[in-house]
Amino acid sequence: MPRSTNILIPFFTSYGHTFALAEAVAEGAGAVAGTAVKLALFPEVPLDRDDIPGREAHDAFYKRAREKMATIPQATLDDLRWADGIIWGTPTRYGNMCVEMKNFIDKTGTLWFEGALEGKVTGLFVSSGTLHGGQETTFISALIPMLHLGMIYVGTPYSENPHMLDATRALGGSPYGPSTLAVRDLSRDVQPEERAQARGLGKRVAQVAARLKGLKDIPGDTPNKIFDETG
Ligand SMILES: Cc1cc2nc3c(=O)[nH]c(=O)nc-3n(C[C@H](O)[C@H](O)[C@H](O)COP(=O)(O)O)c2cc1C
Repeated sequence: MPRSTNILIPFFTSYGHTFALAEAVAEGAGAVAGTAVKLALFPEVPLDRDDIPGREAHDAFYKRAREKMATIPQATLDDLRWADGIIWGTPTRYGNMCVEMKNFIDKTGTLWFEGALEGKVTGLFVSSGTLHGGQETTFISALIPMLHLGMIYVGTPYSENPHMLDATRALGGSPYGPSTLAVRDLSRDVQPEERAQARGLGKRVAQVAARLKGLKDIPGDTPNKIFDETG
C-alpha cells in the first residue's frame, strides 16, 4: 500500500488569527485523499514585552488561543523530516516573520547539510495587524530560507481567489499565499474569502507534494551532497 503524503503545518500565533488560518490550511490539505496532516506550534520565545496600550485585552486573546490549542504539540525537527510538504504560518512582526519561526528555522543546520528538505513542497500563510503593515514583505522574506533549504514554493493563484482582484475591501490574500488582518484591537475574524484561500493552499500543497514525493531520490547527473567535493 502506498505511503500517505505527509503535510506539516508548523505555525506560531499570539492571539489566534494565524491559528484560525492554520486550521483552514489543515482542512484543505486533509481533503486530499491519502494525506496525513499535522499541526505543530513553534516553541514560544520568551520576550520582555513592553506594556502596550490595550495589554489586558491582548492577554485575553492570548489566553483563549492557548486554550483552543491545548492539544497541539510543539514542532520538532523530526516533523520536518516526516513531511512531504510544509506550510508555515506566522504573524507579521515589523514586516517580517516572528522570532519563533526564525528561531525554529535557524535550528535546521543539520537538515540543510544533509539536503533533507530539498525537493519538499512548501507554502506560507500570514496574519498582520493592518492591510499595509507588511504582509507581502513577510511572505517574501520568509520565502528566502525556504529556497536556501531547497524547497519548492507553492503560492495561491488568482483563478482560485477572485477576491484578490477586489480592491474595494480590506481583505488578506495575495499570489504569495493566504493572509488575514487582526486589526489594532484584534477583533477582526478571519473572513470567508481568506479562509477559502487558506484551504486552497492546503489542498494545492498536498496535491503537488503527492506528485513530487521522492523527487530528491530520483537519480540525476549531480550528486545530492553539498560538501562532497568542497569539503
Ligand atoms: C512586536 C510586534 C510587531 C508587529 N509588527 C507588525 C507589522 O509590522 N505590521 C502589522 O501589520 N502588524 C504588526 N504587528 C501585529 C501582528 O501582526 C498581529 O498582532 C498579528 O497578526 C495577530 O496574529 P495572531 O493572532 O496570530 O497572533 C506586530 C505585533 C507585534 C507584537
